[in-house]
Amino acid sequence: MCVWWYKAGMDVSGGNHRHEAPWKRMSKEELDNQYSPSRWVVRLGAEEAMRTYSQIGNEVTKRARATGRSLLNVPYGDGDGEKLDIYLPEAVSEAMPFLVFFHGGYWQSGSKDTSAFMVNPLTAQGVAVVIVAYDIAPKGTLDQMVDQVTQSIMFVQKQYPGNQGIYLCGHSAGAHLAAMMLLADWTKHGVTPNLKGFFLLSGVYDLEPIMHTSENAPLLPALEDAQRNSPLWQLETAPTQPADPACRILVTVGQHDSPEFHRQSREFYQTLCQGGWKASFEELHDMDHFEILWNLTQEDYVLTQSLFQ
Ligand SMILES: N[C@@H](CC(=O)c1ccccc1NC=O)C(=O)O
Repeated sequence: MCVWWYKAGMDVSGGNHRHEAPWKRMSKEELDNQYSPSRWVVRLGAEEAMRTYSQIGNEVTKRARATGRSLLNVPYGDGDGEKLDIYLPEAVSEAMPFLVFFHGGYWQSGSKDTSAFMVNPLTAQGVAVVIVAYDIAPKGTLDQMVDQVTQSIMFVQKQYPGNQGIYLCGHSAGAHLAAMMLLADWTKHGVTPNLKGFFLLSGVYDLEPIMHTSENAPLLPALEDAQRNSPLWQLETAPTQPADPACRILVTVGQHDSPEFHRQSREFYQTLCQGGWKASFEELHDMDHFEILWNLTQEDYVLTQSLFQ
């Protein structure tokens, strides 16, 4: 199975503009605004957008569980919250590709039980989809969440050693957690997952500005915590190499996402290219932060079609 990357990487000659750090000139109110994705939704009010997000998440998860074969609440670790759901395609084989999804919610909300967005369209294409639960704050710290995500991927590799590739997908805060896996030292864990691709949807890759927003500050008590958990900062300071040179990374952002979300995605994409990763960047036309996921519930959406071909 090959993955079709429908757009070649954009020009990276502009380099990285991180030193300008536009967020440093923003007031607290402006930062709060930039990092509140629901305020940038164009077709719904902020509250209605969040209600719709829960409602669609609930419906699609119920539908996914009622439609095909699934293994629910499979433990990938000893902790209560360390569970994942596996949704299988009709033709189960040793060599299925796996898409492992990490939900968003600013590391403080969201659940695997309302996040089976892309399950039905992908299982219909022969892809097994895994939706991972992790301990959101205040129960979990960012370091713990990153560790849990690492464990969940190792679990999939150990359970399905003949897999045809593990593709990580994350939305928003979940894209951050997926991107942190670019920094993982798998040799330390004794299992190297067969990572073939990353689909990063409207993510946050530099956590430093988040420290200065009211909603998210408690997550990051110190600059050190923000930097340790910032894939953008880490890759700029100590570039890593892909274990598999064929591993591809798709960085996407919605056209209606805030300027800070656009900046984060673009800078992350540029840093990946400079580090030798095979990355692509896509601004999704007329999409807001949440519609990206809603569209992935549709088989005929161009992004759904293009992930696995
Ligand atoms: N309070 C946030 C909620 C939010 O950011 C969010 C909600 C659901 C899924 C992803 C989200 N953002 C990043 O993880 C907002 O204003 O949009």
